[in-house]
Amino acid sequence: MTTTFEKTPGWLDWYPDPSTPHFRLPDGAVDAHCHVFGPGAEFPFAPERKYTPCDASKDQLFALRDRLGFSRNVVVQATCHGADNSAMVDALRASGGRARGVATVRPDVTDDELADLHDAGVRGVRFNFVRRLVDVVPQDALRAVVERIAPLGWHVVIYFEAADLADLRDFFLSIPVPLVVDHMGRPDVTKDPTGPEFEAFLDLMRAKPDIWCKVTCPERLSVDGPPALDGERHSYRDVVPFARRVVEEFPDRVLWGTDWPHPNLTDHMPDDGLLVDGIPHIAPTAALQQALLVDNPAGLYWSDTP
Ligand SMILES: O=C(O)/C=C(\CC(=O)C(=O)O)C(=O)O
Repeated sequence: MTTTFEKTPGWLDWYPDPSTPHFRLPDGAVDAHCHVFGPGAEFPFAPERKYTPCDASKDQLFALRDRLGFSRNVVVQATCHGADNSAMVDALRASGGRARGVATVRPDVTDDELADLHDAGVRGVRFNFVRRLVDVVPQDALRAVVERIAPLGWHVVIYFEAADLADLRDFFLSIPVPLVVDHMGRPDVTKDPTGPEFEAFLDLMRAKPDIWCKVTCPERLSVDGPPALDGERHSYRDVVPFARRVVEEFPDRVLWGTDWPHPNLTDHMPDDGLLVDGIPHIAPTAALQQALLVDNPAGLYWSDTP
């Protein structure tokens, strides 16, 4: 059966012809946050989804990887596929070991299903707390998932907004496996990067030595740009001080990714090549870049391979 889906009104498709970055990525660089969507006719979107994206296939993701100069990807399950990880797993299996994944699983996932996910390259699960993306999942159910994945050596990726951190902090600190925070906990970048709100996020990282942070998604967080378009190689300047604080205090616990195909942007779609050109503004030295782009993601996702 061929299934077709109608995109959410106003949906912005990914940027079709990204520039070749001027910044040369170090050998072995990992795009540690990206997604695949469908294609919907092959991997239908989940009935409980809150948005319907354009298709963004594994082949298109791998073409972007090569265009930008990355070696590997971490493919993160997006909410539009719910807990059906087939599109993501298909991408991992097709990658020849060059992609690892983060899945969404329910507490009733079987041991065989977990073993299959691990075999495909999954190394973590994602808990999404962003209200526009998911219905609330009870913390007991999330704890039950953690018990199931802990023996596999997996971690938990958490996605939340800064305003919700105070309520979620104790729960996060009680999770007995490593955590990876998406998009710096989505700070309000109109506030002071040295002020109490972002300090609360840094305090979370200080409180648990195995919390990692993706210094990603400036295009989602920025208020006054300028956007990564039209040759702009120093884009989203209002986000840079936040990312730099994290990179400088926790150089061994940061990851970077494109967030391709950039779901749910409403203002503009960035040129991914220009996003890569933003990296030296948040990680200015070769040593910081090597940690951010190569050593940190390799340790978290490929520690079992030479
Ligand atoms: O790409 C992201 O990380 C961010 C998303 C989408 C998302 O997380 C999901 O659908 O699972 C967002 O803020 O809409």
